[in-house]
Amino acid sequence: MSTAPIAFLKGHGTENDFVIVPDPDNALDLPAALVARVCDRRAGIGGDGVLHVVRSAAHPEARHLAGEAEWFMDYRNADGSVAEMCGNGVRVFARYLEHAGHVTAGDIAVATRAGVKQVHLAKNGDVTVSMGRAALPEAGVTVTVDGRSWPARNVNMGNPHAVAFVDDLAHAGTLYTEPPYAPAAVYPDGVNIEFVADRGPRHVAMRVHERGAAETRSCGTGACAVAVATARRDGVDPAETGTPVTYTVDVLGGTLVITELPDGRIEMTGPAVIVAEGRIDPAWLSGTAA
Ligand SMILES: N[C@@H](CCC[C@H](N)C(=O)O)C(=O)O
Repeated sequence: MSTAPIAFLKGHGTENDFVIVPDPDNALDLPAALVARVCDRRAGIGGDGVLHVVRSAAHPEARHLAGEAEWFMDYRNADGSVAEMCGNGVRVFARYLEHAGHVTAGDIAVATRAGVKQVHLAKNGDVTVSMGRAALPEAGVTVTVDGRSWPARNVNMGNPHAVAFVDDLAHAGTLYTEPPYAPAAVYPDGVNIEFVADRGPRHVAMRVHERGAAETRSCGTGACAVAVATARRDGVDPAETGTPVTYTVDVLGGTLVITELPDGRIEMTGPAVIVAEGRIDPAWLSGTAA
């Protein structure tokens, strides 16, 4: 483990918060245990995950994308596990690139494990990301909390989601631990679980238990999965009508606006903020701090 100080920033998108670690040349060793310590809200900096900022050309998982996107979002969950994609993360990642002077406001391509995402930094502070298309595998699961069970729609946004419609978001319980679901084999790599309640026409609210992070105050890929699952539940499919459909998704930390286009591509818009920057104490990093 490195004992040199590590520069970091803190940012969030609708209160899905991240520790941003700039490392253009991919020189840092970031084992899962260190990521988990950094994300610890009491003994570390605290965050739902780490945005490791690396030039695509310098990362073995992104080298092949370097011609399309200069920067790679190496996303880690709070428990140190690797995730394919983070919708709020990629918006905060783009905000960081602007903050650091690597890009100017406008359109930016960001490489992720789920492919290259196009991000637009608007002058009003909103950040829109083109998330690609949702996959809707047939196989779903049943999710159970405190004796209540719901069928959950399987939606893949580059990462896996199970979307359950509930009458009351309180029925999701504390979400301190992952709600049991069955059959487990539907999600061999784990899953993010969203609970959704109606708020009005094309307007829902959700809570989420994130794989690798427990309950978070927002999940961008989750909000997209929820918008698509809700549209299909409502009998709406832009591919059939030729008309884009927009859902407003309230999360605990704010609101995200999700539009599905007739070609299936999904766009998500919301805020993305840089909050602070600093350096991680080398003594803490080396484990010698009291
Ligand atoms: N909060 C993110 C999703 C982060 C990854 C997720 N926990 C997973 O393991 O798939 C988002 O905004 O999409």
